Amino acid sequence: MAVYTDVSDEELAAFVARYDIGGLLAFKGIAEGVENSNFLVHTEAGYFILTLYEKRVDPADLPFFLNLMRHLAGKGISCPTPLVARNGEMLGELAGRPAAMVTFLDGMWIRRPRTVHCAGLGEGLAKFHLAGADFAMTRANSLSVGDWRGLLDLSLERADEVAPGLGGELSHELAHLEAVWPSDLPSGVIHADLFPDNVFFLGDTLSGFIDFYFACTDAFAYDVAICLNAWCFEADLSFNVTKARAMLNGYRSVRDFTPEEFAILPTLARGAALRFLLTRLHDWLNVPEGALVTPKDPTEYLKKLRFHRDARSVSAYGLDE
Ligand SMILES: Nc1ncnc2c1ncn2[C@@H]1O[C@H](COP(=O)(O)OP(=O)(O)O)[C@@H](O)[C@H]1O
Ligand SMILES: N[C@@H](CCOP(=O)(O)O)C(=O)O
Repeated sequence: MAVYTDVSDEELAAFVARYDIGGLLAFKGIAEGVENSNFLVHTEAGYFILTLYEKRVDPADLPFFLNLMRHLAGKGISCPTPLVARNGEMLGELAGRPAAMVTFLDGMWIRRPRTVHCAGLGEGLAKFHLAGADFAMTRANSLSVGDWRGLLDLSLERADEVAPGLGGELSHELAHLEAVWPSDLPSGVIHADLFPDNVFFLGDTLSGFIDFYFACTDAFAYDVAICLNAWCFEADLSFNVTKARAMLNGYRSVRDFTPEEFAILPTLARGAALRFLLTRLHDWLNVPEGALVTPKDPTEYLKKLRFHRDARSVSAYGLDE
């Protein structure tokens, strides 16, 4: 579910009246998503998405996310564009929450991505990275290597409830990654959560990106490493090297990797797996009472992490060294 906050008809009509989008015709909550409350809003001007930002989003970060979407859309990247209200603001308040209205993006997310989708994703991601190059704002990644220890500490005592020996394995893994994590790779705006549910396709063609609420300034290759994790493993958690090769070659057709990015890819993929493992582990051990949220399985990312740990070079991902 992803409607944490109820909105009355009257409140919503008053919110919609702040924009030049005609009167409110209908609205309904959207069940998908986990972070924020989302509503599909139908007005005389068409369909829009209303998002109420819930507690995991820092309101101070919202100008970065909203301006980024406007910047990327202006550069031809297909993504939701925040509407500007008559008072000149993109951000408002509704039902006690910061709230914004964005344009509706056509397309569907692909439940079982195939090689063609991975290739399209790689190409689209590289275009995204290039389009962000002259975006003036920055936001440090709040879930990067320096944040993982604090996150692990929150779960360490109970980690072995999830898998025997998990606490020890993660401590060992983190110490290694802290020692070798690079700080000088080509960087800029990255999406940082480009899982299949955040990428829309029309048929087999990528139609756009959504959910920019982890976007930040970090290494481009780390964004690619997140996608290797999220897109290139099969349901049985075997790694599909054909999909990885297609994704990486799609990316390189637009922006090539530097030799340093190439060499460090297994480490970045290992770190990306640990990052999602840690947030999932925390959420798994701390499901709020009565919550309708289904926590995501952390052990999926343990298996992925072990794959990357055994990868010696980019050849594990289908490319020549
Ligand atoms: N701009 C948009 N256009 C169309 N559908 C959207 C848009 N934004 C969100 N959605 C719908 O809302 C769902 C949840 O959005 P998402 O941003 O992933 O939420 P969360 O941040 O809570 O994970 C998406 O899966 C999609 O169905
Ligand atoms: N992609 C993350 C969870 C964040 O969920 P989203 O719906 O906001 O993309 C994970 O799979 O752990």
